[in-house]
Amino acid sequence: MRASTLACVDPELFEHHLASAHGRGRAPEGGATGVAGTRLCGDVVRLTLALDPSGQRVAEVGWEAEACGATLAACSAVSELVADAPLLDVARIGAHQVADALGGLSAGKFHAAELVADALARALGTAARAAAALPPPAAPPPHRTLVAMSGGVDSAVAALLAARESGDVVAVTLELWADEQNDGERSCCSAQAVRFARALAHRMGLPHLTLDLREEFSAGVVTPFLDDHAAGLTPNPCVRCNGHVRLDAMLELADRLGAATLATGHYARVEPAEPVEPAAAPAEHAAAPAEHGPLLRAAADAWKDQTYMLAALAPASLARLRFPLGDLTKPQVRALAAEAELPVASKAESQDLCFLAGTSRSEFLARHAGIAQRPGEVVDAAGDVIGAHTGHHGFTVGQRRGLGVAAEEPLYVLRTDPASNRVVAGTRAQLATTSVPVRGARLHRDGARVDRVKLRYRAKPLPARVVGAPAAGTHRRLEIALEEPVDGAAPGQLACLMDGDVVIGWATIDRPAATAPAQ
Ligand SMILES: Nc1ncnc2c1ncn2[C@@H]1O[C@H](COP(=O)(O)OP(=O)(O)OP(=O)(O)O)[C@@H](O)[C@H]1O
Repeated sequence: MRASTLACVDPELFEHHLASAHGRGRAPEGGATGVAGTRLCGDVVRLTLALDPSGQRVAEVGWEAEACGATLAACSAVSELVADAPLLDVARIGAHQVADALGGLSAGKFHAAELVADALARALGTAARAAAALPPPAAPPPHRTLVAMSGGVDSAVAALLAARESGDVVAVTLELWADEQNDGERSCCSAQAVRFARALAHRMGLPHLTLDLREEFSAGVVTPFLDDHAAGLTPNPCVRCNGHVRLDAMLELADRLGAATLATGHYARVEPAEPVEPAAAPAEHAAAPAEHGPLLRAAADAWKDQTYMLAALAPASLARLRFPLGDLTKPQVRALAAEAELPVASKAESQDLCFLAGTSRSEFLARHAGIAQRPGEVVDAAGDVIGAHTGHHGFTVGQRRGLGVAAEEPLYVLRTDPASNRVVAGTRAQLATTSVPVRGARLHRDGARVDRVKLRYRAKPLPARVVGAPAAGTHRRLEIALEEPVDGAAPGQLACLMDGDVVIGWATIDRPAATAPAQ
């Protein structure tokens, strides 16, 4: 017996694939390539797959590999398996199906099936994404829902509920970030996380697609995050990610698959669109009219509510979104997962920004933007030096810890000045304000309706109004007047503008005019 056959359960089938190498050396023209493995780990697979002109079926497949016999045989088996298969059948193929196609693989060689399944999933996701430019299916399935699955308990239960409701669910996971320094196990957007989500979707009986959005995420989320830190602002990367990266790509894919709706595991609700109001006279300074459509409403579980993170979504996107968890509490979600015997029922919550997993913010800034320690002065409101710090980018307005200045009263960060690398500190009374300037405001309804504002993700909404009661539309600058003073508002953060528990607009907190650095 040859050494390679020890890896398999069906030596004959294994030998057949090893010898025939079905699809080897072919790279279908216009196809999408998925790569898995690295030379460093010994095995690299490049699998290329082309869809037919409808974008619904595999037309051709080919591969190249520098790998062990088990991996070469698995590539051949997969080539045979997916040739001429419908897109969503291929989306049901994971490592177990690859191993089955070879008649089984020993535990020691199962990695071959995982590697080839990874390459296949990458190729399939890229092909499906490219096909998003094609017209949607002529006869779209009536109740299809695309579900955004991160591999956590929330999106797994969202998929479960969507499947119970529509019976026709396709799962998608986004690969957003790869950083060798990261702890891939703890991140919801690494290659490991994608593989975990795929296995979970398959276990739930759902076809699964992977979209590689690493470039878009880097340009649209990580770069602005780094730039904002360098500019002394406190960014909201999750708002950007939800608003501009994740959902746009997933809605395009939903179109391609003929899915009318996209469900996610966010805790939020949708308030149906009101009847269209008669066109009002355009507001002074309003650059564009408001978009009509549904609005976001706070989730039933106030502690889990994620409307702040979703506030920048356009009403047109919201019209296609479903939040199956919006009326549930987290314990109810976990109970549903346990009842359905989902292996993620007690999986821990994701804690920090997904791309930081296992890395501190300061290490990340140093590694990716060269924003290293830069000693500077801590000054009081009068400009007198009262201490020292290691870089303004490590501070945010309202921060108390880490100032390292001994004083009679606790001191807080009042503002930071990136130009002079100074951090201005003062007492809580000096920090308190009832006026918050905002820029880039987008009001979906008249500003007079705003009666509450949320200034941080985990903060309570505060009674407030928008000065001048501006009309619906976009506004370069506005001022929010709070009923009670707040302990500072951090420039760069989102201000979520609410009418009761409905989000009717959003804006970015600005620096007070007198403290804005010269442009
Ligand atoms: N990488 C991803 N791919 C696809 N969908 C994602 C991804 N990351 C997040 N989502 C979607 O966005 C929702 C909210 O994401 P968030 O990062 O807040 O995760 P979460 O609250 O930890 O949820 P989960 O328990 O599902 O991981 C998820 O429930 C999921 O529907």
